Amino acid sequence: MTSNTPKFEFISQAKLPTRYGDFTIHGFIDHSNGQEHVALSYGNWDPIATVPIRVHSECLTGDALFSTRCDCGFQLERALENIVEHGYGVLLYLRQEGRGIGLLNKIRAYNLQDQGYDTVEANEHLGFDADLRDYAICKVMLDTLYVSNVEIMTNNPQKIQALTDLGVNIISRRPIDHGITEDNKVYLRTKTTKLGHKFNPDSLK
Ligand SMILES: Nc1nc2c(ncn2[C@@H]2O[C@H](COP(=O)(O)OP(=O)(O)OP(=O)(O)O)[C@@H](O)[C@H]2O)c(=O)[nH]1
Repeated sequence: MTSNTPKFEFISQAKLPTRYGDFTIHGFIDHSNGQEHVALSYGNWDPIATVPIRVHSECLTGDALFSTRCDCGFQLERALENIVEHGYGVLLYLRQEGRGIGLLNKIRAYNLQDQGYDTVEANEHLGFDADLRDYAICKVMLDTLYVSNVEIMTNNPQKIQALTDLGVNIISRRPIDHGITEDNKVYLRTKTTKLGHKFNPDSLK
């Protein structure tokens, strides 16, 4: 990386037909760490329109391996459904697995959770903060896709704050409390009490 190389760079795009609809996949790189991220766009919009977006952090276990320990896979599916139903929208899929600690550390954290730690205590026991994610590339991705105003699908106020601090114009929030299972209720309760996530308490009883 030379001093002239931008930190974040758009690399290429291609059609991506999915079970939910025909998306386009846009590939980006973070030159500071070599990390590769993608955006999926659906439909067309006016640059001043409010575009529904989901900013989703990688969860191999939930997104690809059908885990019910978390709500990630359910949210990913619901976000794609919502976007297609709306007629246009964007999914930013960030490769920051395990809230930024990586896959193997997430498995270590799961091992601790199997022994009774909660999701925050497990991270801390391993020497990490509860949430190490960095959303900086999102602004570049949205600018590249001509998205200036967003309706964000999330339950996480910290994500909203981080994106706002980056200059993303968040017009509204759409809750995405989908995928509550007996296997993930304790995890989601901890996210509510310790990480500030917004869930209807009745849904987590
Ligand atoms: N360290 C750790 N990471 C986890 C655990 N369970 C899920 N994750 C990760 O948590 C992240 C969840 O990301 P998101 O679904 O984008 O966001 P969120 O912070 O839950 O907020 P929402 O937008 O409301 O879904 C993913 O990177 C998962 O891999 C866990 O027990 N420990």
